[in-house]
Amino acid sequence: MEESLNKTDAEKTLINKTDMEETLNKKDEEETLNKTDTNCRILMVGLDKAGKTTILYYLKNGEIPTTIPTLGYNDEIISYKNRNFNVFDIGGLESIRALWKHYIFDKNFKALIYVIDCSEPSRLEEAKTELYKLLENDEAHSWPILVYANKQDLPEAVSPDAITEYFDLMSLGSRPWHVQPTCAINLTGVEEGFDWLASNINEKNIKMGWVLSKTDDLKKSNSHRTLLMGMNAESVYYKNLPLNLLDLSGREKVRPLWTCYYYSAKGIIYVVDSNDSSRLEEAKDELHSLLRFVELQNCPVLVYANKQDFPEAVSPDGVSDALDMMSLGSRPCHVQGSCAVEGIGVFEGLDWLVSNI
Ligand SMILES: Nc1nc2c(ncn2[C@@H]2O[C@H](COP(=O)(O)OP(=O)(O)OP(=O)(O)O)[C@@H](O)[C@H]2O)c(=O)[nH]1
Ligand SMILES: [Mg+2]
Repeated sequence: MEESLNKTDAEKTLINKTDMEETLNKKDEEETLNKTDTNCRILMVGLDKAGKTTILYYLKNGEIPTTIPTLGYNDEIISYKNRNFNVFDIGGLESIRALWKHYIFDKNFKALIYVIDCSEPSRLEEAKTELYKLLENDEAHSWPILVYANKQDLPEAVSPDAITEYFDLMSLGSRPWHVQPTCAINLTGVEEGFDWLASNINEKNIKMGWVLSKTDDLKKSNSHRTLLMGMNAESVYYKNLPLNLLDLSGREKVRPLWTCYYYSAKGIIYVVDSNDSSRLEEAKDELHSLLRFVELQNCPVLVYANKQDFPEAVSPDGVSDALDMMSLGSRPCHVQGSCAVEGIGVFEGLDWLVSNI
């Protein structure tokens, strides 16, 4: 995922274009920045059924939720002792654990919560392996780690001391870590753990502060989330419409991540390199498999037939044919020729999208 944080030329241009910057409500951002205390992203992972979602919603609402397995992630702003924390609870099922690592490369994450189901000693080895897989990434080296030794109410639960030993936490050296015994369903220990974490997170999250609170404001104001193809998230105003643009990398190994963002998307921007006709078939297959997801069924699709400045570029009509856009039936679709490095066509495309969301 680290590579995917590098924006493509087209995406850079889309975000950096002067016109677009003018549409950003800078004043609003500055005001939000001033109002924001401390915001910070925290990654919460652990094997499936460990109790992550229970903990998240207990922290958020003060009540024990009824949960189902998390197939993507839940993210919530937790206001705790006058500070805001954005906690990401990522599903722990084996099939989606590959997602965990992706968040490590997001510089806005500052800490890790690792939840362990202590009532299942037979799964401790698996939990340990997954934890160390995550920690081998340099990006996470400075993070404080809060381990929730959960389900202490169950008779077979392994003790927090045994967890410390089993997980070889002493080997983590000078990095701050803490093992907190919890029983999430009885509201025991969760807040104490969070207390520890809050006092061990470094405070340099100011930029993050406004991004988060803006996103939160956008949510409150019925914002529209638009799916772009890395993981750069920017909130922008375009023609008075707040857009939360998620720029997801197209690299093959991270494409499975796209699914995590479908649930809240209101539109799709699909960027095609028109100058690489040899990959249009692949682009078509990915687009059509994307559009099969029920969460996206009402989303209009804007295709940027990009790199039109190259003499050999396939025309927008040609791209439309190559992607078999006709087969998409009544769904609003539009193929927009663009040359993102020169800013040509980008805003025309957005115009279309905004009027179709
Ligand atoms: N007995 C007991 N049950 C718990 C505790 N914490 C969570 N549970 C239960 O464990 C089950 C799984 O909890 P979740 O919060 O959904 O687990 P999760 O870690 O989010 O699981 P995934 O989303 O699959 O990764 C639920 O039935 C919870 O009620 C606890 O401390 N004690
Ligand atoms: Mg869950």
